[in-house]
Amino acid sequence: MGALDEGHYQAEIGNEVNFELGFEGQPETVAIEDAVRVLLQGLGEDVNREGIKKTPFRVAKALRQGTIGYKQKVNDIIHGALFPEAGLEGGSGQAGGVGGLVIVRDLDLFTYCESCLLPFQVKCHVGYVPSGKRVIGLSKLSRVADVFAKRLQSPQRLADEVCTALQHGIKPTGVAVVLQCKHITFPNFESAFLNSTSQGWVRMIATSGSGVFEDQDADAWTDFLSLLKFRGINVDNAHPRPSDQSWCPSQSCGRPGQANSAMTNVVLSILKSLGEDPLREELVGTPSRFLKWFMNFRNSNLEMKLNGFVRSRIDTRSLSGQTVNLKDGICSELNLLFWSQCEHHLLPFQGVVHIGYHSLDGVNPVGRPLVQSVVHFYGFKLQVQERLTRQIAETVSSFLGEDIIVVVEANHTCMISRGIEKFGSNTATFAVLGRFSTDPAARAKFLQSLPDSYSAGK
Ligand SMILES: Nc1nc2c(ncn2[C@@H]2O[C@H](COP(=O)(O)OP(=O)(O)OP(=O)(O)O)[C@@H](O)[C@H]2O)c(=O)[nH]1
Ligand SMILES: [Zn+2]
Repeated sequence: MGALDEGHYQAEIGNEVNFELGFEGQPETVAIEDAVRVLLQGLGEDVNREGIKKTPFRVAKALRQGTIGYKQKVNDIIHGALFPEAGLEGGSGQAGGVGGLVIVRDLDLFTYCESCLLPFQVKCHVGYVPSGKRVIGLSKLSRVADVFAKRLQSPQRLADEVCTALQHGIKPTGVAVVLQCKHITFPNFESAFLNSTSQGWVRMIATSGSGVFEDQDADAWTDFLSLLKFRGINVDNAHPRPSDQSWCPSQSCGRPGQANSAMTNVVLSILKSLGEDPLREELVGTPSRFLKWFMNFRNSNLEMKLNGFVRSRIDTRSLSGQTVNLKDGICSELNLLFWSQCEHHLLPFQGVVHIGYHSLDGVNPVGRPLVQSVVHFYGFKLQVQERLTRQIAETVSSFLGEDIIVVVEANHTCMISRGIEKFGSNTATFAVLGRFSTDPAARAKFLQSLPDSYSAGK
């Protein structure tokens, strides 16, 4: 640190900021900002609250960046990036030799789900067999995939659009696309209480092929899938061609979210501002599905939400994780699941909470379900992770005693799907009260007991 003066950091940060200013003040951005204010008010939020004052602009910018593909043309990318490469047999045949398959693996993409407007994560693998001694710059395969990822999508539609665009642009012997997709699960507030074992992700593999890959049993597919498999990419479920029907968890999530019609209208207006046709068949139910998710994060008080919880019939066997007696008077509740919504970008962050407390008899005096309900209560709000951590610590201290340690581990979609795009990153926050703030050995004992990986994050 010492070698770099303050001016150095300011210069670096300044450059970053300038890069982002493009969308400000544009009519589409302003329209989305207005819409987001209506949505925030629908949650019972004060739109002038410090933490969310800038949220309308951040959300508008994120949505417009995330759907910039509507304004991009594949021809502009491919044009000028094709170059001749002779094959074997004295220059004839496919570039690279007989078969000539070229694959780019593990392209990380993020796309907005056309069914619910939450981003989903994609590992994209693209291959093609060149013909006419024509090959394409490798980076262009990724750029073309990104044009279609930066639109509202379903996995199959995305795979088909990338495949068709590359087939038309390169005119090769064939194109194959495999997408491994991962979508956050979609609990509503009540179902999360009732079943806390829901996994963090829904997964799906989508494939698309043209030319020699059109037939899914063709040898070309065998070669392609083998080249994925031997690098540890598991595509066993890639055949037969899957359907998108039940992929998005919003399709099967029960109860509507009690949004008002003004909220539905502004979500429709957002779709239009992004350049979509809200009457497109796949988008017709999207506003209500999005609001089903969104209304989980209504600002309500603890008693209201906890009453709902206490009245529900909870199957305690379904509560994941465990209560552990760590001895020396320390107990822990590990892997309490939570879902939350980042108040800066209105994007999900989810993960697990671990709580340590003092208990001479090694027993949780109120039971794990109540602790889980507190975690859900503070999760289902517009949040930042630090506040979530502190609020959980303060609240559980009223019934688990004054010695409390809380660790929250989460994946922030806003860090992954947009902006800095740190795929695979995750965040841990930490709060301590009472003895845990003064006793490093007690903290260490608890921290050493944490599971190696958290179930919701994998
Ligand atoms: N401390 C904290 N920051 C968060 C949390 N969730 C999101 N953020 C951050 O909130 C910040 C908002 O920064 P801004 O500069 O106003 O918005 P932005 O231009 O969209 O930021 P980038 O994400 O850097 O593109 C970002 O740095 C986010 O990573 C959280 O739970 N805790
Ligand atoms: Zn979805």
